[in-house]
Amino acid sequence: ADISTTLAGVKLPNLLFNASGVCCQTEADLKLMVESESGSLITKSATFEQRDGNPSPRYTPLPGGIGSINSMGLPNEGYEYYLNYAKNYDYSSKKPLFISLSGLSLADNVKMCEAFVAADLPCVLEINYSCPNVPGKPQMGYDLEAMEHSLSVLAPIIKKPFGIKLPPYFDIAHFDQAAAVFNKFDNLAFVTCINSVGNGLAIDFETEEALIKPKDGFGGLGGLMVLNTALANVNAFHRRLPGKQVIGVGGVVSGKEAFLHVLAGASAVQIGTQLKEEGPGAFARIAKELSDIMVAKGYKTLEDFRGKVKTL
Ligand SMILES: CC(C)(C)CCc1c(C(=O)O)[nH]c(=O)[nH]c1=O
Repeated sequence: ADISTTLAGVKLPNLLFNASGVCCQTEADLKLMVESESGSLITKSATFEQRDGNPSPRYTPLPGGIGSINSMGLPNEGYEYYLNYAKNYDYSSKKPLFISLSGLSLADNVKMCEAFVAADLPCVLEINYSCPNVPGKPQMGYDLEAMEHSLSVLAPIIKKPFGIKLPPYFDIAHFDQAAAVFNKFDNLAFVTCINSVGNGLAIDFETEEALIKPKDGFGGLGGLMVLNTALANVNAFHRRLPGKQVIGVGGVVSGKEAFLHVLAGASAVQIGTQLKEEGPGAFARIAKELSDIMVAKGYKTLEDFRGKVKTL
């Protein structure tokens, strides 16, 4: 079956790629993504300066394949590294390149966006709004006024279609309020739902210790356990953002969850925890599983069922 898709006007040979943060910090990581069966790739969220990130252990899978917890602390090579990578990328490769930016301030996001716009490259920007706001305030994704202000500055600078990475929302009023903001920006072409479910806590029963070191063990939750929250966020924004697209991420461990994300409304699907645990071979496996599911159900393309979840 045909699992290709178009995102922000760019053709992806298949709908699967990595979630920003996984298998994408260094050129060696990105080379594995280019060589994999993914349809695209996205870089680790970049800050203006290089960052080491938090002390380890800062990521761990959770027992029983239910998911993962991480508090990486935005380790990345600094935005110029990814700008250079984007300048040298082979855009004839048919595998489009996405760039994630996560400035620690609006000023940093402005400088990074201006640099990418000046370079005039075919790559697509995804601004990470799970990035921190001023200390003491909630993350940008949960501060609608700050997010609207940020978008009102960045959207005109970027000019081309771009996307934003969003934390999960859990209240219908928040879906409504967030969508009202996003619908104000014509070149905001897609939203990527969801980032990890914030500030979970994993504790080892035997040792009675937190599993990760940073933040007293508090970290973002990913993997199968967040699938249903991810599907809700994908569908809520699919319903509320006419003319825009949604990238689905959260809980994709097989073709089945990828199918459900598309049914919920996703135009593309990112994989995080499963990619971290299985490696880039996950893309070929999940692509085949999804294609087989589509054949079994009589669907030829993703458009045949995208967003067509049935309500009772
Ligand atoms: C959580 C932040 C460090 C503010 C942003 C980077 C990030 C991280 C990270 O680098 O810790 N982990 C996630 O699961 N999602 C993210 O967006």
